[in-house]
Amino acid sequence: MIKLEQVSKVFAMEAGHFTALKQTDIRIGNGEFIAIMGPSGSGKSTLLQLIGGLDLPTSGSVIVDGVTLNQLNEKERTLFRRTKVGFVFQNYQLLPMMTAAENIALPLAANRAPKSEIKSRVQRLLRDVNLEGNEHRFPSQLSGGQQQRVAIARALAMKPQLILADEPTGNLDRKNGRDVLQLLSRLNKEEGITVVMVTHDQQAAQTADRIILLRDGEVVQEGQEGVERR
Ligand SMILES: Nc1ncnc2c1ncn2[C@@H]1O[C@H](COP(=O)(O)OP(=O)(O)OP(=O)(O)O)[C@@H](O)[C@H]1O
Repeated sequence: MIKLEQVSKVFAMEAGHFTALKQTDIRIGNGEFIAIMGPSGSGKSTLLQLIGGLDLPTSGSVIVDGVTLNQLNEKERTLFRRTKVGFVFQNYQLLPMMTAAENIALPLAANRAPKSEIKSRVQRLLRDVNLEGNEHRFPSQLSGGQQQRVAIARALAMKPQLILADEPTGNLDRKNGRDVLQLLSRLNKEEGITVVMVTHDQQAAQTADRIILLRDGEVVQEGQEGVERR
C-alpha cells in the first residue's frame, strides 16, 4: 500500500518558491495499476519521484508498505529504491556502452549477486520481455520499443513489487507503445506488481484500473471515470 498524507513539495527558486504538490492525499493499493494524468507542470513526475524515494516531500508523509520514506536516512532510502522499486523512464536511461544483458544485470551486480545467478536471472528476464537473442546488442542496435523492454527487464531485476513508470510510451510509436503497455499490464495481472504510470496519453491510461488526475499540484479527480478495464 502506498499512502501519501498531506504531502506538499515546494521548490525554492531564485524568483521565489514554487509549490509543485499541495497537501496531497493519495492511497494506492497493492496490485493496482494506476495512471497519473494531468497537464504539463501539474506535478505528475514530482509525485512519482516522491513515491519512489528519489526526492523528499517538503511536508507530509510518503508511506510505502508501512515504511515512511521521509524518516529513512540517505543510505536506507537508496536501499529502498534499489530493492523495492523498479523505475522506467520515457528515454529508457540505458547505458549506451553496455549490452542489453549488461544493462539488465546492473542492479544485480550493484547488489553483489553471484555471477552464475546474474546470468540465469538475466536470461529469464530477457525471455520475460520477449527479447531472447538480443542480449549482446547495444541500445543503439535496438528499436525504441526493444530498448524500453530492456529498461523494464532491468527494472524487474530485483523482483520489485512496485513499478514506477514516467511516460513509458512517450517516445514510442503506436505498436511499440502497445507492446510496452501490454507488458506492464501482464506484470500487473500475472505477477501482482503494483504499477504507477505517468502518461499524457488517454489511450495508454485506459490500460490502468484507475486514473488519478492532477492539476496545479492537486488531485482533481480520482476514480474509474472513463476507465475501461481490458
Ligand atoms: N527541481 C525543481 N526545481 C524547481 N521547480 C521544479 C523542479 N522540479 C519540478 N519543478 C516544477 O514543478 C512543477 C511540476 O513539475 P513536474 O515535473 O512534476 O510536472 P509534470 O506534471 O510531470 O509535467 P510534464 O508533463 O511536463 O512532465 C513544474 O512547474 C516544474 O517546473
